Amino acid sequence: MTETVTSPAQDPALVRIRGLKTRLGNKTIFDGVDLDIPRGRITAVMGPSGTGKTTLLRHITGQLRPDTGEIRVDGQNVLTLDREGLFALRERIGYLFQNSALLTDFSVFENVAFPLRQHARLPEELIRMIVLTKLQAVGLRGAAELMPAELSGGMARRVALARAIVRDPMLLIYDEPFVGLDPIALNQVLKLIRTLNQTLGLTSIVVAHELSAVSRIADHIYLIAAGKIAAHGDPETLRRGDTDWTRQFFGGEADGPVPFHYPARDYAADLGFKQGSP
Ligand SMILES: Nc1ncnc2c1ncn2[C@@H]1O[C@H](COP(=O)(O)OP(=O)(O)OP(=O)(O)O)[C@@H](O)[C@H]1O
Repeated sequence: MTETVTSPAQDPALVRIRGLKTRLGNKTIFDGVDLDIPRGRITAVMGPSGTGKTTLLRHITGQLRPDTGEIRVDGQNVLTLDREGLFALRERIGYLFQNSALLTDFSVFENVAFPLRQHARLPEELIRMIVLTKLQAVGLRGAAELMPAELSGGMARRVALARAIVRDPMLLIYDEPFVGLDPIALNQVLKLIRTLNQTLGLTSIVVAHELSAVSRIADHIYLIAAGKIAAHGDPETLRRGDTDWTRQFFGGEADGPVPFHYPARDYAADLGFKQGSP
């Protein structure tokens, strides 16, 4: 089979996944998933709990190998990269997790400076300038000397965001960025995700459950369910979707293809009734 080589700059997709198949333990997580993450856009990945959203992120960053399939990030084949190649790729990706994962003994300034100090020997003046610029971008330059314990949940999330962009990544991955935020903090984080994506020319992947929040920022949504892409499109298209999956997931209905009951033995047998007894 001849491989089509596309120069990264020509490819409108920063992340291109084809024929992804993954089994973990005895469970099929992906059963032939094709997915594109367009450059410069915000793409949301949604789906029922345990459907493989975090697993997908781990595939993209090369932390977990699928059984088969192709994963390209900025033209590079993630599955054939060596250790150095993977390291270099991950250097160009920023992450924001729901728990913010700030270092509790470091000030806000030092938390944001941390990735800079870890990876390069930069003059202190330059570090100060970069960190203050990023803190300004998230509205927290004035909080530079505070400790994480002094921050609200929303502020902590914004500090983590400043840290995620401190090395000017090409791709920003948000894993459940809205969990536990009050409405004001949620609006601030949503606005920031949108603004940063535009002003920094980023590409963003957002894994989240909150459809109303996601709809306000995502250009494109992938709904993953039962190992496949159950639906994808812009938020409005998915909202109007008329498949069982879109109806249940976006309508939040209790009944549908996502079963209420975890797979179990026959109920009567479990209760000790003989077959055919009343
Ligand atoms: N190393 C592993 N070995 C076996 N099973 C695993 C492993 N890692 C994850 N799983 C299983 O794979 C499935 C997908 O997990 P994943 O965390 O990707 O789901 P998710 O869609 O992110 O879920 P949630 O929305 O609840 O965070 C789950 O059933 C999980 O238990």
